[in-house]
Amino acid sequence: MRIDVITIFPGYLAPLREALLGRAIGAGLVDLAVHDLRSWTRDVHQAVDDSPYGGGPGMVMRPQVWGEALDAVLALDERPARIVVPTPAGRPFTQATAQAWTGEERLVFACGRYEGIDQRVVDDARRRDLPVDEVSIGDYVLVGGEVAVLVMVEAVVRLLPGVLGNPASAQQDSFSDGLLEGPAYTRPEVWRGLAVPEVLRSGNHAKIARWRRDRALERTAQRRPDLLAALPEDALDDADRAF
Ligand SMILES: Nc1c(O)cccc1[N+](=O)[O-]
Repeated sequence: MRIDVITIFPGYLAPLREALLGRAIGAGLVDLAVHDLRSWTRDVHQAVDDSPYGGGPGMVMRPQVWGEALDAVLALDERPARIVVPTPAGRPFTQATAQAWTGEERLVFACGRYEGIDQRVVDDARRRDLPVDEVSIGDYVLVGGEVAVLVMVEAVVRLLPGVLGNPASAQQDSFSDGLLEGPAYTRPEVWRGLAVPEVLRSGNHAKIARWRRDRALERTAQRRPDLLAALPEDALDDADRAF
């Protein structure tokens, strides 16, 4: 998978070359290229924004600069690309989104700042039949899309074949089965008077699996009843329903 990120703060994306993601790049599983949007400005001030039509606070990012940047970056590689625009006004980015994007040959992230990118940039891409997703990582206000790109790239790349040491762990993650993960424990057996639940030390794999499933159901019901309600009809078996 090739990942391109267009931003006015390239340094913000430096963490993408650390740890797991850095190893994926080193192993050739991911190609990452970060581009400074200001490279496509033509004025001495390298202006990337302007006042909003209709008035209002803040500035809007200019379509000319973004249009030239996206055209140039897309032309760098012939692989088909999905353009991703992080925005608080986007559809929710979920584990299902991350899973779906693992099938993409290329992702091009457009990081907006200020009050966002002139809408015509997305409209122009869509009318050219370029796949464009406007997505949100959460209902809170960030200063720009760069942090959201860090989140989304990690969520996607960790799912790519060969990235995680143990592929099974991606299957047991929270959300992979629609539920939150339950509590986890490691040594010592007792810590500050708190003992590891006995079932986890029993060696009885069936009982352990049932206990873990019950804790996941319990935690999901308490913290995210919306996830429980969204489960497909056949996702819960009789033992789950008895819980
Ligand atoms: N929430 C937010 C924002 O305020 C600015 C850019 C991107 C996002 N987001 O992806 O959630």
